[in-house]
Amino acid sequence: MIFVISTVFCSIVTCFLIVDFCVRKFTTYGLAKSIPGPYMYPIIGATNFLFSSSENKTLEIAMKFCEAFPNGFPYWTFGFFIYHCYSAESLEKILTNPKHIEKSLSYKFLNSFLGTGLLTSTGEKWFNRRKLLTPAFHFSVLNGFQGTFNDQTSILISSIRETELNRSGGTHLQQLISRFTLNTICESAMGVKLRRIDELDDYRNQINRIGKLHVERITIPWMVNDWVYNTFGKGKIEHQYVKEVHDFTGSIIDKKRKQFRSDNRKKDTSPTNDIDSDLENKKRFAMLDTLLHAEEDHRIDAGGIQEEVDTFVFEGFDTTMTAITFILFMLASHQDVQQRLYEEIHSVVHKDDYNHCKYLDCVIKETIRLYPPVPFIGRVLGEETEIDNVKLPAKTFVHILINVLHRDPRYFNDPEKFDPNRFLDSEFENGAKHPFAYLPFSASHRNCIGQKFAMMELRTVVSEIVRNFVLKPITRVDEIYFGLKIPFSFNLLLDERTDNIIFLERNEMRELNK
Ligand code: HEM
Repeated sequence: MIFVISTVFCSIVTCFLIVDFCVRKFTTYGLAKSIPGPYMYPIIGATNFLFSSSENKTLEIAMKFCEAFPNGFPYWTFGFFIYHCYSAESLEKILTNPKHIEKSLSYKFLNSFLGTGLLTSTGEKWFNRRKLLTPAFHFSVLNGFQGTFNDQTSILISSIRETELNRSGGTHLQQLISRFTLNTICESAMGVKLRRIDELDDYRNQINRIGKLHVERITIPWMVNDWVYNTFGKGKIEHQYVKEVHDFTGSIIDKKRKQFRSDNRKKDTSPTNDIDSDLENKKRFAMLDTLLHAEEDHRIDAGGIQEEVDTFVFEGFDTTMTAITFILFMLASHQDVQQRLYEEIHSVVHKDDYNHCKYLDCVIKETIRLYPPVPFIGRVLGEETEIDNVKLPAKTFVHILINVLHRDPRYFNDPEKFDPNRFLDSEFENGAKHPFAYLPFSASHRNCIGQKFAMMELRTVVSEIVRNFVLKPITRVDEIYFGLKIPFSFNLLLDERTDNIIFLERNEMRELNK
């Protein structure tokens, strides 16, 4: 009996040692172990995240590692090696190198929804799409969107007036703001005219459901595999949601294509049948118009158009929603900043002039420093690269923690303080002590193509809300809850402004000037 037990025991130990040897020799486990970071066991790796009791604990643990390892730390589990980095020097190295433009594994989960559009593609496909889509964000096209921002903001202001003013216990506004941002991006991207704030609620709910499934999937390592996800996970449910979302955008694209072709047939006699002449003829040129022009020249096909429209909506909806809600929360929590902003807006005579308000820009930039709507991005290293004195081989996944970078005392004085003035006083335009220490829209080759669009939208809606309402705090800053699966939530109180400034429309101004 003793012989049998000791043989079984010895076999188990031998098996374990062989597996351990193989893991160390043939996987990145050895590399992960050699870099300062969390303790990693063979096979399962760093258990801290895997067995953390709740999802907010997971974030807490990550933050503790960031404090303990000031430049970056490795994470290894079941053969996956990810290096987390947040020093401006390393990020400059990664982001400016055209060899590191491929996105990391976590973006793969988006493929069922976005295909390989601008956000998720790489190599030549990405390069060609970026070239094709850049004109859709030309300043003359962006100026055309100002009308959409104004119209959708007016609808939002009316809705706030109808349901949100002086609510006992306050309001969190998130639902209204997300309706506003979705309508705005859909009108701009697809050219659909939306007159009611709740018009796209079904579409919005499906996108939110897909987003929740992605977050869930990211936190479970064995769900990375598509077969496992589709067989044992929620893959089938996700496919159903994605199908409904694609049917919706697909039907709009088809309608617009028919309209575009019939308009083109009518114009065929004209020699200037191109984007520039279309821009002159149309007051509002949707991003989809750029894509339909490219389809005519065979530079993109129907599948590609669908990918890019879905990408714009996905990137342009949640990011701006997060930014707006946090800006309003910061203004409610900092009455002095709100008052100074109101005074600046007072000095403006027309809504389009919001784009020249310096302090407004500082408030927006400071909010997305503290609460970046895209808190992390990921890359695959295209070649061996030395980062934080560690040689990382090609194909290493790198996660760039923008939220940690933005609160680093090496780059920002008093980083936890909400201080819009830092952008007025700083040596660099980005308010930091290093050009790569402030990256809300990322930087270099794969920076955000919609950055200017987003800033114009944010300026318009924030100014209009501050012009119409007084924002008062209810939730305290230290009470905001961050979770991976549960969205942030906070309340503020909205009061009608009694000293509201009335803007004149351009034609009214012309009448007065006569
Ligand atoms: C406050 C709002 C926004 C923030 C903070 C933001 C942030 C970012 C960041 C950090 C990236 C880099 C992602 C990565 O490297 O994986 C990015 C990429 C991108 N963004 Fe934005 N974004 C915003 C709004 C928008 C809007 C409104 C649009 C569309 C109209 C848009 C379209 C895109 C696209 C298509 C990419 C991929 C670009 C490429 O890889 O070439 N974004 N954005």
